[in-house]
Amino acid sequence: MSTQDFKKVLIALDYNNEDTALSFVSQLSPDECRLKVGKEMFTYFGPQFVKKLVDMDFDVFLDLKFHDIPNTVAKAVAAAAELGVWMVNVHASGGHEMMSKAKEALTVYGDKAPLLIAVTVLTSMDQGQLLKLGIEKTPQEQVLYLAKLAKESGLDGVVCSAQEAELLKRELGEEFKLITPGIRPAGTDAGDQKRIMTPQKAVQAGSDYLVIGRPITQAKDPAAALKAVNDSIVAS
Ligand SMILES: O=c1ccn([C@@H]2O[C@H](COP(=O)(O)O)[C@@H](O)[C@H]2O)c(=O)[nH]1
Repeated sequence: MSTQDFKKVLIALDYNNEDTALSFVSQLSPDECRLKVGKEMFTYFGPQFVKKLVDMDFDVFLDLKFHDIPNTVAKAVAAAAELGVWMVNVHASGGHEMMSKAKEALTVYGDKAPLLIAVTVLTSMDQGQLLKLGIEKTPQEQVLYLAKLAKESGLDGVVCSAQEAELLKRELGEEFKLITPGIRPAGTDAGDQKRIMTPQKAVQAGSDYLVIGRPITQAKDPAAALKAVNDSIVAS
């Protein structure tokens, strides 16, 4: 069993209390998972919180989903690189120029540059919600469209649901990374997620990294919930 199998799990640290988050993190090893900091914790606790996790040797995915004019996004991803994060993301719908300028801004960091990933269609969205935005494609078609744009713009991969993983691996190749939230172990609550899949099926479909929040962080025993997910992945 390789530690890389375990490091497929990115735990979404969505807490409103830093001590609660750090107490959970203190039960984890950087060999068994990576950590994701999103808008809630970053807005409460800022770059200092991210730095604490980086200094504890965790690979940190800074999930701030930048979406702005190219110059602003390029500077924001460079600021993320300064924090020493492992991965950072932008919205693919920001367009080719925004994504390619962001990638270019990271070249000065050489092999220390974080992976740059584009969000395609949020996993909380289904066909009905896309229609309300005036998008007539299916979620699969829209994800593929935006993922091709992200690849053409030089990005390292995309955030999509595991339901699109097989298609994207076939169309865009093995090297293009697929980061999949909307992961739900059997019997857990989907909550606001619409395009979901179990950890084991997601890995079989081609997901490189599984983003998991509430099924682990809200479990009675979060460390045991992570272990169960890791065991199910290794068994797949
Ligand atoms: O399309 C997306 C992009 C990001 N997310 C983030 O992932 C986690 C999922 O948490 P759960 O509790 O497992 O639902 C959360 O931080 C989202 O902001 C996403 O769900 N979908």
